[in-house]
Amino acid sequence: MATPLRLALIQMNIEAGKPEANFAKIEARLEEAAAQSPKPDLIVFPEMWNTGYALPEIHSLADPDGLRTKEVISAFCRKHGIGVLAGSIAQLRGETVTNTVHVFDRDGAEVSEYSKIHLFQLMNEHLHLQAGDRLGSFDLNGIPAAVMICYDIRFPELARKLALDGAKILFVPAEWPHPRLHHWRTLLQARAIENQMFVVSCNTVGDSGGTSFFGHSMVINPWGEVVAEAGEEEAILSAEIDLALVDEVRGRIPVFADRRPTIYE
Ligand SMILES: O=C(O)CCC(=O)C(=O)O
Repeated sequence: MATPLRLALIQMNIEAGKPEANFAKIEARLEEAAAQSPKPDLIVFPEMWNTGYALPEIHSLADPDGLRTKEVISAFCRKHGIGVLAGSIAQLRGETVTNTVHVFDRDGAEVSEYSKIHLFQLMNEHLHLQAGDRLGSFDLNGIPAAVMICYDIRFPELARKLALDGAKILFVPAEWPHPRLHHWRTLLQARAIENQMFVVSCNTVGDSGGTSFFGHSMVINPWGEVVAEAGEEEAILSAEIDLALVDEVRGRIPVFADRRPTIYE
C-alpha cells in the first residue's frame, strides 16, 4: 500500500439494536468516502457499528461468523481498490458473541480478525460478550500495523507488545462516551508518544441508552501531535500520513534501543 497513506475515518451515530439501519448507513458512507478525490487508501469504522450497545439482545442481533460483514465489505474493497478496517462488529460464534474487527486489503482479502481482549465492565460487556485471546497485528499491503478496541487503550503493555512486534500504525475503533474525553485524548497521545507510532482512532457520536458518545476521532503522529481531529457530529475525517516519520522519530529519541527489559519484564 502506498505511503503517504490516505485515511478516511467514518465517525458515525450508531443506532443501537438496528443492524439494518447501520448497514445501510455504512454502505452509503463507504461510497461517499470512495468518491473523495484523491481516493482514500484505507477506510476505518468505529466499534460495534452493526448493533451498538444493545447488549441484552446481542445474541439475536450479532452477525453470525461475521459473514454478512465480510461479504459486504470485501465486495466494496474489490470494487474500489480500497482497504477497510471494518471497525468492530458484534459477531456470533456458536453460543457466544465477540466484539470483532475484520481488516480487508484493497483486493478484498481479509488480512486480520481481532476480538477485543479487555471487556469494559462499566458498560456490562463482560456479562454479554466473550473476550478475545489473540493479538491484533497484521500486514496491510506491506504496512506493519495493529488494532486494539476502545478500552484496550488503557493497557499500555498491549500497545507496547504490538509496537515491539513491528506495528507502525495502531488503529483504535471505539465507542467511547462522555465524560471521559480527557482520558481518550491523553491515552491515545500517550500510546503514540511512548511507542513512537501513528495512532488512528475512530469513535462514535450520538446518544444511546442514556450514554452519549463524543466523537473526536483523531489521527496522531509518532511525535504525539494530533494531525486531524473530528468534532462531535457525524463526519468523514480525512488524513494523509507518511510512515517515514516513524523511523525518523525512533531515530531521534531511541526509546526502543534504550529499553532495559531484563530489569522490568
Ligand atoms: O475506558 C473507557 O473509559 C471507555 C471504554 C469503552 O467505552 C469501551 O471499551 O467500550
